[in-house]
Amino acid sequence: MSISNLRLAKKIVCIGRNYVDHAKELGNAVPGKPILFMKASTALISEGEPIVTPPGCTNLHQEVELAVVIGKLAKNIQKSEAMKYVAGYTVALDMTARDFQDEAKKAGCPWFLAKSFDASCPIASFIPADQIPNPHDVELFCKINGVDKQRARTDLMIFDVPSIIEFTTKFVTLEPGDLLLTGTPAGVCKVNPGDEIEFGITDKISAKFNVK
Ligand SMILES: CC(=O)CC(=O)C(=O)O
Ligand SMILES: [Mg+2]
Repeated sequence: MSISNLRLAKKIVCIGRNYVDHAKELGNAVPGKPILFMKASTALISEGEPIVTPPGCTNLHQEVELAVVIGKLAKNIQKSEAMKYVAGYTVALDMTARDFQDEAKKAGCPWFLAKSFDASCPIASFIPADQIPNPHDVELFCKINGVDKQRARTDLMIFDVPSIIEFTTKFVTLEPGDLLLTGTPAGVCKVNPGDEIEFGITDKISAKFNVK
């Protein structure tokens, strides 16, 4: 498979609450170990396709995240070896039906519908690993209708990329092309039909999507 064709990802593994300010803005505890969930590959969309509000959702949020693209089969990988399994990066939105998530949290149920609905993972294009020598030294941004909503450096992550790979691959084999979304910084907010969301990694990459 071609690693640079991000639409061929089999799995999208996501980390939740990986930035202290984001955990706090939603009133969540700061986690002691990575919180993992998944999106289906049918969540992926590329520029030109709309973000579609799922039926019944009244509080759709954007979450800009650095995404790691896995380059080779990874199982039980130690932190010290982890970066050898990274083919590159992109930037993604973890679109979240926050009302569905709040309901699921109250009921102690999984976040599946809140996180994995169709078009819930808009992605930009592939950046080879050598163009981002240190993934913890870039700035993520997200603007809605031209107004800055999220802007943060990735050194604020609680769990860095090698720690995430080590933790994840204890439980789940990562395959070439799989995407690891590394969590969102503060600034998530409600988006509405007709909004334009522009997001990216400052001076590296950006993408624009419209909400339907
Ligand atoms: C509260 C969340 O939705 C967790 C999440 O996805 C994150 O990026 O943090
Ligand atoms: Mg997220």
